[in-house]
Amino acid sequence: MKQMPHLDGIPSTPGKFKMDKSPYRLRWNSSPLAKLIFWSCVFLGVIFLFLFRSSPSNGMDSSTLQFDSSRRSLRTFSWGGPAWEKRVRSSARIRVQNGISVLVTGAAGFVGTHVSAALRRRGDGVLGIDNFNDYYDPSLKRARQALLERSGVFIVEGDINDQVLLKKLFDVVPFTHVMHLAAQAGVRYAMQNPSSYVHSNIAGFVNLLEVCKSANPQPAIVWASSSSVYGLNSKVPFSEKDRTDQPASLYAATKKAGEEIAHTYNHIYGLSLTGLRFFTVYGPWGRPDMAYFFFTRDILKGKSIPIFEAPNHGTVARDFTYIDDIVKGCLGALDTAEKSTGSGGKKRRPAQLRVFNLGNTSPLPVSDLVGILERLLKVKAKKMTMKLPRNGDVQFTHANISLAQRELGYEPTTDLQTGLKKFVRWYLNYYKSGKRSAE
Ligand SMILES: O=C(O)[C@H]1O[C@H](OP(=O)(O)OP(=O)(O)OC[C@H]2O[C@@H](n3ccc(=O)[nH]c3=O)[C@H](O)[C@@H]2O)[C@H](O)[C@@H](O)[C@H]1O
Repeated sequence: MKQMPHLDGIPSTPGKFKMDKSPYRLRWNSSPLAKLIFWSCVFLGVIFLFLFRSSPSNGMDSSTLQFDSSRRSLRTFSWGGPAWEKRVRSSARIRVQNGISVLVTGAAGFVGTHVSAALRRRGDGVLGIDNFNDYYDPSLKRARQALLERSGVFIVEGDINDQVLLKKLFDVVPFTHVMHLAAQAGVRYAMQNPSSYVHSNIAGFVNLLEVCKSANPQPAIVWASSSSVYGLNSKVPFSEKDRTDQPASLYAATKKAGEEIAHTYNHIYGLSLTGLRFFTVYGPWGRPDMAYFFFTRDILKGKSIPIFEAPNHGTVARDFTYIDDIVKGCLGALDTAEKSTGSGGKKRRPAQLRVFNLGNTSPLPVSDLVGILERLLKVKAKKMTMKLPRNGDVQFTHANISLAQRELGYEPTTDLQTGLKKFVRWYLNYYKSGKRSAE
């Protein structure tokens, strides 16, 4: 066999590289110019690599790169190709008469998973999209994804800021509805990472609406707003007619901005838009950043839990709402959503624009939440009373749900004791093997 001597000198692993034997060593040491050229090449190479990897997708590419400001990391998503399109079509296929075909954003999230599963159970077509970011333990999102996959729901990995991907999804499937649940959640985290709220809740929402307005047919959109838009209001219960111009957190401000943005897209392009103001949603497969979840974890670990108290020993209370009730509200909103009225990016006539409170109408103090958890877990909590932080928390929330009752047939039926019992049962089962740990 012909020898290839020029290859022999190339080390097979870096560990075998012997600098002393390098024929370049002498010249390297002796010439500062060579040094300069070498490092310039390395530098240019790094720049070239970065630009090459960041070049925008041309619409035909099967992968896109996103800069996720919330995570400060580069994330690569792969999509496209005949097999991928087949999965997308199959997941979004309607299986019943008069069914709907729904794109669910944030499908690996808490509410997204439950809504996707419920739609699928009814025989509706469901396709999910989620960027699987690491705001909280991504393995929980992966477990939710696995759950949905078992029932035939495919979650596309991608970001709602990726216009090329969203357009592609609408090219492949003529979605009748979008259930928009992808968001940066959490009221306190907004002080740590404000740009992630702008990125997901404002830029991402606008990007989605841009794609929806140009889609043919335009879908009807139902999306998650928040009880936090009531901000510092003191009149209870909160009604949709009340002012929402004094948000207490950037999270609340971005959700309020979303409501105004919805108005604009409805007004200009005839998109049918329904905003749902969720009130502290809890339940199985929930979010580990929420109090009921990490209180459970910390009580079991014997760690102390901070319980917030308003000035003058004032009670802090929430209108805790169980996930199954929220899901019913979401389906009610989808089922009563009228069609969008635009086409070719133009409004033909006025379209539906709605906003509803989805709460439980029976607020309870956080101390009651802790008491119920103690009884269910059979462990006494180490409580630490702390002043209500001034970084976004409000003292109480309380929903007036009469509008949702009338228009959506929304009727919450789960009290906090019953709902937490179901959550604790799930939690103990999910983390029981010791293989998983709640971070
Ligand atoms: O309805 C909403 O729109 C929002 O609901 C949720 O926010 P919140 O109602 O603030 O829920 P959550 O953090 O579970 O705190 C619950 C209670 O525990 C108190 N709380 C909290 C933390 C703590 O360490 N101690 C404490 O007493 C705290 O003061 C509060 O009274 C969602 O996270 C948010 O994304 C958004 O959807």
